[in-house]
Amino acid sequence: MSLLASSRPLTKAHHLPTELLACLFHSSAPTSSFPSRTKLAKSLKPNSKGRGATGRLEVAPRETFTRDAVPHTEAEDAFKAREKWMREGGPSRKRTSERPNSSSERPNSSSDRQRSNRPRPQFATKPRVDEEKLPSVLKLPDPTGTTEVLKPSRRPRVNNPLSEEFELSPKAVSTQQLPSEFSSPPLMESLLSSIMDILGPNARPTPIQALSLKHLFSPSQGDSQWRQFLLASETGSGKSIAYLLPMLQDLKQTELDGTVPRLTSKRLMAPRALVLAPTHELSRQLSVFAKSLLHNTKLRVLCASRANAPTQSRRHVTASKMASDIDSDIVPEEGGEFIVSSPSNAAKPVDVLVCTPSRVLEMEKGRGWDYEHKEHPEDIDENGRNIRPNRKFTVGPPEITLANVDWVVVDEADVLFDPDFQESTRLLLADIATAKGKPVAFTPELNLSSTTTEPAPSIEVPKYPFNLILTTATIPSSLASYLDTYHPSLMRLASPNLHKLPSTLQTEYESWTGGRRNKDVENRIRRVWWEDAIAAGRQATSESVISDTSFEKSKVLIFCNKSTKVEELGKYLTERGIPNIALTSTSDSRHKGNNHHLDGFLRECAGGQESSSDASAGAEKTEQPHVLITTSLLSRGLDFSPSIKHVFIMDAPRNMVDFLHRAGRSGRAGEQGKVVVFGKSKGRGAGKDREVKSRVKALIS
Ligand SMILES: Nc1ncnc2c1ncn2[C@@H]1O[C@H](COP(=O)(O)OP(=O)(O)OP(=O)(O)O)[C@@H](O)[C@H]1O
Repeated sequence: MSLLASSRPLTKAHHLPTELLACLFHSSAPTSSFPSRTKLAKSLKPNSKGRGATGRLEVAPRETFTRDAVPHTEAEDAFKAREKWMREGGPSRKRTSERPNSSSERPNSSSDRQRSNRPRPQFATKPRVDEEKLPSVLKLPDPTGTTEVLKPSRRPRVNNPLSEEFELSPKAVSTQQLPSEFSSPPLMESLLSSIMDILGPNARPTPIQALSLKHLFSPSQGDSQWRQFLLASETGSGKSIAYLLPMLQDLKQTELDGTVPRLTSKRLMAPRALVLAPTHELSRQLSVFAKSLLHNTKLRVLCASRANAPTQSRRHVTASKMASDIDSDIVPEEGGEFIVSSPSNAAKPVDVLVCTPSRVLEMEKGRGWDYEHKEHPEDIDENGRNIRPNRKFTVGPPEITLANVDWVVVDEADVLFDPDFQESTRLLLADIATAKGKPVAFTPELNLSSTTTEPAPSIEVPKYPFNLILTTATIPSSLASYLDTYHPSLMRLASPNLHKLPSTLQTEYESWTGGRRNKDVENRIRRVWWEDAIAAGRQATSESVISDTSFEKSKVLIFCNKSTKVEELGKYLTERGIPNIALTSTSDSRHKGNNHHLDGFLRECAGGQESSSDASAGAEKTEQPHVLITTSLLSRGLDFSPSIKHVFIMDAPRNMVDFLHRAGRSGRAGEQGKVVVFGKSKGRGAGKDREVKSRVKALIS
């Protein structure tokens, strides 16, 4: 079945963009014929037999971040001092950390003894010290489980998807051909100065950014003016800049050349670029970041999130108010509900619209366009009969036209092309093509089961009339199949560390002490703060580490698998005097259309827009909670503040894709970080946790 893009209502989970990740990770088995969505792809090499594949794969060499302008904070000093202290086993004992700290960890088998010439693994970060002899200030306030610093496994069990194509040793890939500075090829002065403001004067492009500078700025060479790229690199490697720079530069250049398409309707917004993200939190952060890049370049960025329920009637929001909000780069509290109230009010041009795919569909087709096709429990009686079969729903007026869209970015492409959600993403892409007068074939149900052999003859590869950029940090085999089949001309740009944890992230395995898991997590938090206190030269006891505000406490991000667990742990920690934010997909605080609920945890953008909260304006500054507990909901794309140096994974991750994204909220952009994976080392269930441990080791670079 193939049909042209139309306003056909979707049949699957298109209606829950804000819950998308929660559904993705907490729902039951996939319903479509895609290959596994959680197994990482084995190869990134284009495999589009018989489909005239022109796509290529290019891998960047390894490089490191340069961040001269990043302010040197006390917390960083404290972190380094703490690490040193732990490495050396505390001031009173040097080098004790190399010793195993329990009999169960000592080499005792004959094979262990044979390996004795090899370098000893560094087992313990908790030093083996005689607690009694230590001055009280250095005593751990509470017992914690055994901590093991994980090292990379010798025989990795995660395939590097790039190894089939490239030898990835640093020597094997030439650094010569890639730009090593943001000024080559020439960036617009205004964009360059923003980059320097944000990253510092000596910042160098990351591998994925160098690839973007090389390929995304060069003019297209084929028949088509439109191109497609995949940007694939590990978490925190700067993909946002890699796609924003070429897109913003092109939008501005088109404007300067006087070739901006005319608005087709005075009433409707007509964005020239769409940035699609899976959650409203990520949309909001991306739009704030894009705006910070545009401080010196006049382009308008708007975030529109469906989760932003208007706090007042939309009729009261006049077009001039909305326009002035757009002009002043302030996203209104109505949460980007930019609906022009009367045809006489001309819509101001918006250059970049950032939101979830289903929100764009709603703005394009009108609010309620898919309403009739949802189940309405209030219409069903106790016998399962629909008591209001003729119920009519009014579809709202369209708010935007897609006719001017020249760029589409699909951020977190593995989520937005996930089997459950790809339909709405593809429908939107097809709608843009239709709006631009170049309709493409749209097949609601995809069957990719035959991708390993010759393609099914019925598959028509869509030729989208706009530039398309897909970004991702993980490529599950489902995405690899989809790309092979539907994007044979996709240029694949990848960093060599793809599917690995950031190299600055230390991975630890913490064994549960017994049955009191919440208590173990509490003790580990206290230990983190106790180490902070020691590093800051303070006396610290179990209780004082919580109440003492004289030193900077690290922030801790905790991931659980279930919302109920998040709430339970949040309640427990509150009772124990540790203020925290427990955030699930259904939390009340989430649906406000802003990121204020994450203030203090999300990275501050230039100008501090992200952290300026209406509530806090003028009010006395209160200390933010230092612990955020959540599910995988917040594991995608969000750029957390560098002061989040600790990520705790409380429940065994369901799969390694999930783990990579959760762990990757720390250790970003070359910053130090630590991910602590909790698990059992003995007793029932220990086998499963050992398996998790060995899988985690395979991801360490
Ligand atoms: N060249 C650079 N040098 C130093 N820092 C950089 C550079 N490029 C980006 N950064 C910083 O790195 C951080 C992470 O960037 P970004 O959020 O774009 O990563 P990402 O690859 O999209 O991560 P994820 O896969 O988790 O979404 C940001 O704070 C950004 O400011």
